[in-house]
Amino acid sequence: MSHFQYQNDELYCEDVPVAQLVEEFGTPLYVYSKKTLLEKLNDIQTAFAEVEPVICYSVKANGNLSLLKVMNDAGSSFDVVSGGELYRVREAGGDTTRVVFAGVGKTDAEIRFALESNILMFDVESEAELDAISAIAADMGVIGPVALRLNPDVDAKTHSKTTTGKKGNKFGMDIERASELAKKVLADPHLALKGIHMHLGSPILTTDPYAQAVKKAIDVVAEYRNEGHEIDWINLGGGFGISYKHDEGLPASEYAKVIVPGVKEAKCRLALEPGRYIAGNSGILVTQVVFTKREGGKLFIIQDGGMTDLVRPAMYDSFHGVWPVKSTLDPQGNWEKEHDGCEKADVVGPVCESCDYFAKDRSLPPVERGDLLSIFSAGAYGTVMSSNYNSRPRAAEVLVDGKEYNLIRRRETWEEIIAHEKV
Ligand SMILES: Cc1ncc(COP(=O)(O)O)c(C=O)c1O
Ligand SMILES: N[C@@H](CCCC[NH3+])C(=O)O
Repeated sequence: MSHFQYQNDELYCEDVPVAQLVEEFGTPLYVYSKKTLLEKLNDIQTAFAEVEPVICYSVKANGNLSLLKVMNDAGSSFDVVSGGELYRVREAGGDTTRVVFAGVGKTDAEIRFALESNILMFDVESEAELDAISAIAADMGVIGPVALRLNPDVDAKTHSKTTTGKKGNKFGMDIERASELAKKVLADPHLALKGIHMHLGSPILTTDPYAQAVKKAIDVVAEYRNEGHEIDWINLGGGFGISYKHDEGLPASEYAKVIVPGVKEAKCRLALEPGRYIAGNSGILVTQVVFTKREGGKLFIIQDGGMTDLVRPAMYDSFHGVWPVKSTLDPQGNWEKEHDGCEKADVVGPVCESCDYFAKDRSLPPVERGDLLSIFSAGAYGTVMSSNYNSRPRAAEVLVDGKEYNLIRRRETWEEIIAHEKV
């Protein structure tokens, strides 16, 4: 059950009316449900329980310190892609010894920081990176724990801008090259090969890509073990899809069905890096209608949220449900459906770009200046990808827990936007 529900003609997050949060904190406002975050994490933990997985919540999806603390307290580990994200995990009180670190361009400073933080392993994406980790580990007198990130050449049928596991993507390395590097690791006293890593893309709405990847992983693990490696980790990355339109997202148990048997066959430990699955439907973006206008035969709903707050529609043509916070009509999570009394409109923002929109030709009830809108499924890749373009302050964020709520990031100010600049 969603924890964003209409009751008495208005939207609630758990037990708190969203409009009440806006009265206190203004718009644009990100609102997160703690219950949803915990339930989604628990879904994955339960679905994969048989192989006792290490769930590394992907910080890039939403790295707010309070969310990281919620995840850490619930037993989650973390997947990071920069020194900054590792720093966040540490500042949130997270256990850095359970961190996996991916990314094609780790700098020496980031590698050193990760080794000092005693992370679980690096997901190594090139030979040059392997050499850098070895040299820095040698200098520090430690052993660098590494997993080789493979490009399994599996088509996960994601948006072209979010595919990662197909030949020709910048991520990871071909399986053949990784085999050569595995030999190199074996001969290097400053490195220890812990496992293999793959991340196929995001979001993935079928299980088949995982089934294909696991099959390849089993063979690679067998090959490395034959050569004398004591590897015991298969990390299958993130990518589990969610429902943006209605109920297209699969439950974690479906992914588990194709992954768990392979992990057991390989006699490995499983790491996963879910981001969107946990955070995506745990958050909404609340905005306020500034004006409406009719031009060129179209109705435009202009509201105060923009691509600077949520760039996904501009960047990937992503679909997000949009609905008034106060409404006698409850679409029950079916954001595409056309209802009586609705009219097609474009929901756009104030940013000076034509791609600054949240919905196009969307059937919506009548709204007017001052009304609040909820942009659904905005908890992942929302605030983390926000910017100050057009000198727009970043939105505030609130975390709801039952009847309680806390401001977990205050709204930026104009002064803060220019604070690092000099005349
Ligand atoms: C290496 C890696 N792990 C995990 C993730 C998280 O993906 P998702 O949020 O789709 O679970 C990503 C992003 O796509 C990634 O690049
Ligand atoms: N940021 C993307 C997905 C890419 C995730 C990182 N590899 C999104 O909003 O859907």
